[in-house]
Parts: sequence; C-alpha cells; structure tokens
Amino acid sequence: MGSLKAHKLPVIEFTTKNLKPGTESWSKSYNEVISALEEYGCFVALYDKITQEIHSGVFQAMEELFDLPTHTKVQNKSTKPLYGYVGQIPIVPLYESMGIDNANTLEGIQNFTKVMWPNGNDGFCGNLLSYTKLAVELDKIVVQMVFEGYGVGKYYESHIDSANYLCRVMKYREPNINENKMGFVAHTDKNFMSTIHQNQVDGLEIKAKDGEWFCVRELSQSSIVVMAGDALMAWSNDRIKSPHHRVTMAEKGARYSIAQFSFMEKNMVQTPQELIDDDHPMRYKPFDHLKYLEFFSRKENRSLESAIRTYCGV
Ligand SMILES: O=C(O)CCC(=O)C(=O)O
Ligand SMILES: [Fe+2]
Repeated sequence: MGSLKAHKLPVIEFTTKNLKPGTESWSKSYNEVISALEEYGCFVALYDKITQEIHSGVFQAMEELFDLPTHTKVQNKSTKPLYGYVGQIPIVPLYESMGIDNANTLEGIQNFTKVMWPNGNDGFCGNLLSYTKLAVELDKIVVQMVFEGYGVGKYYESHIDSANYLCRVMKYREPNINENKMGFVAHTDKNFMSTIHQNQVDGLEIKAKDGEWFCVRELSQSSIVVMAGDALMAWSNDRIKSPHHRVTMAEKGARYSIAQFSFMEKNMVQTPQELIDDDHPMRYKPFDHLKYLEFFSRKENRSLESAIRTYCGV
C-alpha cells in the first residue's frame, strides 16, 4: 500500500541572531523561507519577541471584544470591500470576525476601539498593539527575505512603502454535538502576505501540493503562521503558490485567531522583470490590489477556481 507523506509545515526561527541583513545567517534564513514558501505556500515562524505576556494579553483582549453584544460588533464597518464585521452567516455558523484597518498603529486601533467602546479601552488598545506591531515587523522581515532571495531586493523599499495592513480578529465557537465542524471554508488569501497567530485551540488546515489536507499543530505562544496570498503568487510569477486553507473545529473550546493581511495600496502589484524569462513567461498583468479585492467581493466571483488568474492572468 502506498503511504502518504505526512505533511508538517517547516518551522523557521526568527531571533535577534539571524535577523541582520547581509550576514550569513540572514541568507541561510532567506533560503529556508523561499523553499518553505515554494513547497507549502506557508511556514511557521518562531518569533521570540512574541512573549507569553503578549500572547496572553492579545487573547484576553479578544475575548473581551467578542463578549460585546452583536449589535455593537456589527458597527465594525469600512468603505473598503471585505474589511468589516463578518458573522451570523448560515454557511459558517461557528465563525465571527472583525476587521481593524491599520491595527499596527495606535491611531488605527483607537479608531476601532472608539466604535466598540465609546468611552475608550486603553487596555484593549495596548494589548492588541503590542502584538500587531510585532507581527507586521515579522511580515516585513519575511518580505525582505523573499525579495533578496529572488535577487530583487532593490524593489523592497517601494513595495513596503505601498503596504497597508488589515488585521482580522476571529472567533470560532466550539461546535455542538452533531453540528458540522467546519469553521471556515477553503480559500486562498487575496492579500500579499498573511500572518496568523492562534490561542491553544488548533484548527487551521492546509492543502499540500499533492492534494492532502493537514492540520497545523504544535504551535507555541511565539509561533506565527506566515502565508502567501494571491498577490505574492502573482508577483512571484507563480514560483510561490497561495495555498488553499480552511479551519476545522475538532477540538474542545473556542478558537481565537488574529491575522494581519498586507495590501499594496499605493502602487500596482507587478511581477519584477527579473522574474520573467523564457522559462517563466509573464503569467499576470500588473493589477490594482484593492480593485482585485473589490472584484473578489462580488458574489459572482466568490467561487472562481482562481480569482487572481481570472482577474489578471495572461
Ligand atoms: O483562523 C485562522 O487560522 C485562519 C483564518 C483565515 O484563513 C483567514 O482569515 O483568511
Ligand atoms: Fe485565510
């Protein structure tokens, strides 16, 4: 009987030791990052700056937030497509989430907090911000490694200058007996890169290249799953594929997770010339990232096999 490969996401350490651009350990890390992204579209980063205190603080803040009445939570709205409250949806009854634009800045968090707690909530702001700032920091390090690893580091600054971060805080309640365990449907992320951090309840599942689904386990309090979105897939000219993933609630207790998604809001997303050659002909036209999100947000485009290929594939 043929045995299936047991999949496990690569774990890559990000500590003060290996984070100096130009050093040998930096280039060793970017090679690991690129091979993990090319193999799975994601990996587990062990980021030692996420301490036990930061980890507990962020999930304590999220419990307080989700305990607010629904009529308050639905006030989380945005002019940008898919940036606001999501919940009470019959096909994903376990799932509820809110979007916080610019959550890695005090102003972004305060704008959101004012809507949820008109008299303010400094504890919530502080707890969330200590996590979101670090996750964005990690996102930028990984993006720099990807750019340098592909030999196009010269585009990194303008890329980062164009980036905006949407944070989504999520709660998946435990299913009742006999209720379906599906927490969130299979999808690819529409942004450039995502960072995902969870409480102690596992549930994130990834589809490997061979079609097998596997659950991401053994995450520590300093673990962040770093995942490629459709925009990175297009930018890399399909070297990196945005992985299909979903959430299944097979464990006891509620799962809380916090994700940050980077969107290129100033410049068009464009594959560097250096990544286009005879072996890798151009596969995607340059595109406006928020317009792509708007395209995906329309009902008729929600179930496309690959929204990004339909939108700007060559
Ligand atoms: O909760 C998670 O771990 C994943 C959430 C997710 O895939 C998303 O929000 O795009
Ligand atoms: Fe996702």
